[in-house]
Amino acid sequence: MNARKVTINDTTLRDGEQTAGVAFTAEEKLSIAHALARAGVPEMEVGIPVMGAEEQEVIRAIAGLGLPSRLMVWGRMCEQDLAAAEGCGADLVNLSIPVSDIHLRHKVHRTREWVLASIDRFVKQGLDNGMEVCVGCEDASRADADFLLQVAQAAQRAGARRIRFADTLGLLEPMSTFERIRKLAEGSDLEIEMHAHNDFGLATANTLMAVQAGASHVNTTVNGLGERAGNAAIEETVMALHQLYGLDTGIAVDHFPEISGLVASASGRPVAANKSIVGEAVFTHEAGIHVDGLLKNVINYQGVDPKELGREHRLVLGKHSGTHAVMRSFSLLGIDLSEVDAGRVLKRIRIHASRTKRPPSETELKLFYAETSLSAQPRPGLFG
Ligand SMILES: CC(=O)SCCNC(=O)CCNC(=O)[C@H](O)C(C)(C)COP(=O)(O)OP(=O)(O)OC[C@H]1O[C@@H](n2cnc3c(N)ncnc32)[C@H](O)[C@@H]1OP(=O)(O)O
Ligand SMILES: O=C(O)CCC(=O)C(=O)O
Repeated sequence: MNARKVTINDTTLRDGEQTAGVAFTAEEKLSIAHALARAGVPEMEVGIPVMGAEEQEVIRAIAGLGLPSRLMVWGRMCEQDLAAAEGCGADLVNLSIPVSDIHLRHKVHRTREWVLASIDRFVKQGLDNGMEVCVGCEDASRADADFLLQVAQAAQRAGARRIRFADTLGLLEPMSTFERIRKLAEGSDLEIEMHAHNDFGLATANTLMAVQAGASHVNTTVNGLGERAGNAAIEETVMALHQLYGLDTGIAVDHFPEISGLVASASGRPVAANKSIVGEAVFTHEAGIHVDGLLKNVINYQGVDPKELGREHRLVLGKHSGTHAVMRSFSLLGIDLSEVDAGRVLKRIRIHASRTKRPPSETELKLFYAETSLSAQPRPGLFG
């Protein structure tokens, strides 16, 4: 493993819950926080205190669990949100401020000078309140890059520990992410946290490039939940950091299937069968060449080892199967099939798959075998 460490700040309980239509109960929030902490997630963003007393109570309850993970709360960079964050028991507050001219002009009707002055004022105030401060740069990807660097330097001068680069609309691609994060890393000594959205399906890729460029922290959500197309999925990001970059996150990946199921059920957002890492079908193989290769040696077709996740390969029969797969399935049923018989049964399996769109059951396989071997018997001839 590479000695460098990347810290996961999981925002399932904040941005994840911002998914339209999702609202966790207090119990669900507590059990998700517990599950994330058990897996070793070092930081989590747990809510938005300014939403009101109920939200604050849940945040306090999570803080009261005494989990080993550090807790962050989200607020706008203003008096009201900072006041609401006080007394919630969080270790860090993320004070968000729009940094693109588009948001400044068309959303908050303010100037770049207002941004710099607010950072100076509210970062100090947050520190005085006893919390570590992260400056959340909303719409950072559409901000002027030189101005964004000024923002980072102002945050550093004011005493912030970290800056969050939010690709709020998921508009970046990996190369531009690299350039933007590299500029911030070279121009400041702050921790840099990447917050990616998945509107072009690039959230995980952009997060990885941010790490390559110097980001020390990354935001993730379980199953990639989050606004619109969601955020970078924790299971993808962590597995990729470990396996592709050799970077440790301290997270036990075998917890992902359970956490994924928990969040899918609490959010009412089922996980697609082909969802990387946690999807039900991502270690299932049907294609003849793949199954034959796996049977010879898993190294042939195994990119991610399912055992790491407490899962295993599953081989199924279907339209794209080959004879080796058929012979193996029958040998598991205690029947030694010749290659010729396997070829005959395969024809039946293909017809079955197109009709039913599912693998055959054991009973159906035995029936196919009985039918094909019967039809293969030499018919009694005139003299037979
Ligand atoms: C990109 C993101 O994910 S940011 C996180 C977004 N998350 C959420 O919005 C979920 C929780 N939100 C809420 O509960 C509410 O929106 C609240 C409590 C924050 C605010 O509620 P309301 O006061 O009713 O305002 P409303 O949501 O309608 O409008 C947002 C207001 O915040 C202002 N605002 C937005 N960002 C900021 C900011 N960083 N700093 C200061 N003000 C801001 C807007 O300009 C607008 O105020 P205005 O009417 O003075 O123009
Ligand atoms: O400003 C921030 O903290 C980031 C907010 C956010 O979720 C986003 O911009 O996508």
